Amino acid sequence: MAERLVPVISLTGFEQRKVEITAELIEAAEKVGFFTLVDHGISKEEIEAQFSISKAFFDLPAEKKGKTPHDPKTNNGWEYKAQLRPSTGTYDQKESLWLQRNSEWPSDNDVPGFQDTTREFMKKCAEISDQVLTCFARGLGFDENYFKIANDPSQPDCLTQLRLIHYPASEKAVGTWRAGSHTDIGCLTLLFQRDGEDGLEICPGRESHSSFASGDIFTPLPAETGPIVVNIGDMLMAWSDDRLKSNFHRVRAKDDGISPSRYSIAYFNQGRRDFVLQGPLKKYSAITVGEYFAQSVAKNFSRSMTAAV
Ligand SMILES: O=C(O)CCC(=O)C(=O)O
Ligand SMILES: [Fe+2]
Repeated sequence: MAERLVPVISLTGFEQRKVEITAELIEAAEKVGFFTLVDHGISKEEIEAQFSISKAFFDLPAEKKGKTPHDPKTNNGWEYKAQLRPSTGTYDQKESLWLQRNSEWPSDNDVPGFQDTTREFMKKCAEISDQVLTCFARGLGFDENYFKIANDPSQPDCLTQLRLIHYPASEKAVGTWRAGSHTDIGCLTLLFQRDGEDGLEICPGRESHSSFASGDIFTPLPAETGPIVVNIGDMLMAWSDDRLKSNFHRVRAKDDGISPSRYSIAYFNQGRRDFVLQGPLKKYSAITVGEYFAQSVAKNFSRSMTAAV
């Protein structure tokens, strides 16, 4: 079961417990690639408030959501069932809003409190990410601030994004995917879910940051408000010489009966465009974050639609 597979790691007393937390995080990242953070400093009420803001946005009519349309060049803005997954050859059954610190945001007139609440939420996500990234840097033998600097969201070339996601309720979802199987391209993803809105499934076991073969055993990870599900992305897998695992995951609705709507929120640490990444063992050539991204996107979308992921 996923609860046994995915370690639960507490960040309580972080400064005093850094050595112990580093050991737990590295073990989880090497063995599973997914872990759940508790005592992380964002209260359940703050998480619920951010979900309320997200729901208020998705409840708006399309004309209002479309005031910040998705721009394929920047990958920011609102998209509706527009994400084609190479692994399934179909469009994910969801809508989402991608935000970057300096991208166009929905107006507070349309969603009261959107900007302040969401900016504060992103700030807290960055603080938690910094703690985890500090531990990974230590564990891999880099200076402890290395990944923190490489992912600093206050820098203008930082590609980090927050994504608010809504999977509409569905019935007998046979043959469709809420989110088709994929790995995340960036460094580190923090995922927030809500009680009772299950559907996330994970598939540990990948050997290299560029392999598509993933095995086919997916384990459901029940949704809970509070704990943060964290996974490693391909870029950090490459950056750690494949030590920290970026693994496949997907979101499914039920084949039979009704699946209630699901809301999730993902904070993607995606590095600074001009930062050069290379692992301590130099297993792969040095490459900038921007180039890594461009290559990953091109590789994913050049795959055959029938690829067996
Ligand atoms: O909604 C979820 O739980 C997963 C979302 C996800 O994996 C992604 O957007 O990369
Ligand atoms: Fe993902």
